[in-house]
Amino acid sequence: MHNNMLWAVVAISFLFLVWRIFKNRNRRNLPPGPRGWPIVGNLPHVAGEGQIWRLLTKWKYEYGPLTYLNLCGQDVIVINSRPAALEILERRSAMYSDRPRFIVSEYLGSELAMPFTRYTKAWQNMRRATHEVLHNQAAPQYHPVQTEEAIILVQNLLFDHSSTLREKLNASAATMLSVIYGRKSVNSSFLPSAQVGKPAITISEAPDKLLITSDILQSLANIGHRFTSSVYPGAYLVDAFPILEYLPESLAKWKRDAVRDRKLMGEAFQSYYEEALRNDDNRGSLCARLEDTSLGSGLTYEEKWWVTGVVSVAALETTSTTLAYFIFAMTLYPHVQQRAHEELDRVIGRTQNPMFSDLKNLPYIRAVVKEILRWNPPLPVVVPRIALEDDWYENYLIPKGTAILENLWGMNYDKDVYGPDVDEFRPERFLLETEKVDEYELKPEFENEDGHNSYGFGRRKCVGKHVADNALFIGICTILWAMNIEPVECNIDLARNTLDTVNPIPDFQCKFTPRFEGLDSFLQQLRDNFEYFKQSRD
Ligand code: HEM
Repeated sequence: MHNNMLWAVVAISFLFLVWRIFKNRNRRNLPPGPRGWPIVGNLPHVAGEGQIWRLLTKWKYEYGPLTYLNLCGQDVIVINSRPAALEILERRSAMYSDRPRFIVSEYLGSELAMPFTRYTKAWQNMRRATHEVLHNQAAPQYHPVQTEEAIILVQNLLFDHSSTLREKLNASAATMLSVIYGRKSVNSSFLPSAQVGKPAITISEAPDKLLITSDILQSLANIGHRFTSSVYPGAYLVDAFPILEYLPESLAKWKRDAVRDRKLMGEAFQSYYEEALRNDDNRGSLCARLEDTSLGSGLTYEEKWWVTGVVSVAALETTSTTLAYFIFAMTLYPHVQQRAHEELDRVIGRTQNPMFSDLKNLPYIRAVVKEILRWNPPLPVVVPRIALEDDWYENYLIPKGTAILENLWGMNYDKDVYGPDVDEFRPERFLLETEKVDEYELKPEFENEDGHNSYGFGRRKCVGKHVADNALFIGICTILWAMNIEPVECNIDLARNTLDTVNPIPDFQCKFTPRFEGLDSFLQQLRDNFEYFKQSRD
């Protein structure tokens, strides 16, 4: 019985392929791209290719702003340049805000997981609710908690030897969790202190079975990877041959795993949400606001716990990966660290800690934040969009149904924009030359512009970007103010293989030493008086 079904599926898959290939004939004016194989097209080029963004960027220099790929008959167009992304994804966003159907991701629950959701009413409601608490004007309300978290991070980096660097960075990036779930929930019940010392699971070690543990941070990171690796080009045969979806679960391991993992994720998100509602006496958390106010109107109960869970996932690893790359950059570029130290000594001194009100006076640090997001974006490529209509860009056809892949890495490494030294970490590219030695000025065009492409484009652009920028600014500033960072082990393979859309953190070791006497007691004093931040210069 199973054999007959298998043969039927193979036969239908073949017919489906022939139809797709036939459909592709006679279509001229597609953008250029590498020549594909018969039937499977460019699938062999990309399947199993770790860090696909490096390959896409190599192609960018051969084919230009758009590269055409054919993955088993599925049209894919890679956007490699910022002007093309602005024109297609921003100016024509109504046509390019939907995501293609990824079958495994759908079984995992993508219709509830905001970054992966189709362009539906449910997505609109989720976007509205999250925008409301994360937009530009809303973001400063988190300054106090972000400043406190930066102090805690610095204290942990310098004086806590019981946990790994990754655990410390994750714990710090969890600031958003206290906003989403409320500080009491985050501190008292399911959060990390109890887990300190437990080794982090890296991508390569990630278990087959999605692991949800009592450590919420680790669980959220695992959930993130489960989704991001499910949409990696070529990850699952069923996405190339959709007919395979109809195989019964007994013949389709991917389906059994996805159904099981969706249930695990849903249960975890629901328990975090309900725990937060029980613990949040002040009703200030996002969970409480979704329950108590009009913010949650339009969202079902299930959508509320998924949106809070998924925004936590989206916030966590992106921010901690960026901080890890920042520390890594400091080990490689000591002169950048030295310039940053000089700026901090001049503007802040050593008797007070950095605050958000110092931002305007710290152009060099602001340039470091921009450069770190340019140099190693946590998401070098993002979940694709889909073209809802036939369209044209310059003289190229973008056929309806094409998957559009944003190569953010390729845009950040554009030599025409950033100069020939794109591989170098050089904050000065965002700064003006000034008369005064050691004093810097941000180029005016970057006062309000990111200067990189790492938050994406159009209606699906990162909804947490303002909060992320703030967390990175105060985190980076406080780390640099407090410590020297030196390399210990620097034998690094930056192009390490990964079949994931998240940029893997290099395996490096470094040493942190305090920059001035008495720092430990100063930090402790600040911690003891955290109330201070609430009435501070912010
Ligand atoms: C360094 C930090 C971060 C980076 C580089 C980053 C980058 C991105 C990118 C590239 C996308 C996809 C955009 C697209 O499809 O064009 C995205 C989506 C998203 N991000 Fe972020 N992100 C960061 C931090 C955060 C934070 C802190 C939050 C929440 C507080 C967040 C929440 C989200 C959500 C919910 C989406 C899905 C948006 C949608 O589909 O409508 N991100 N982010």
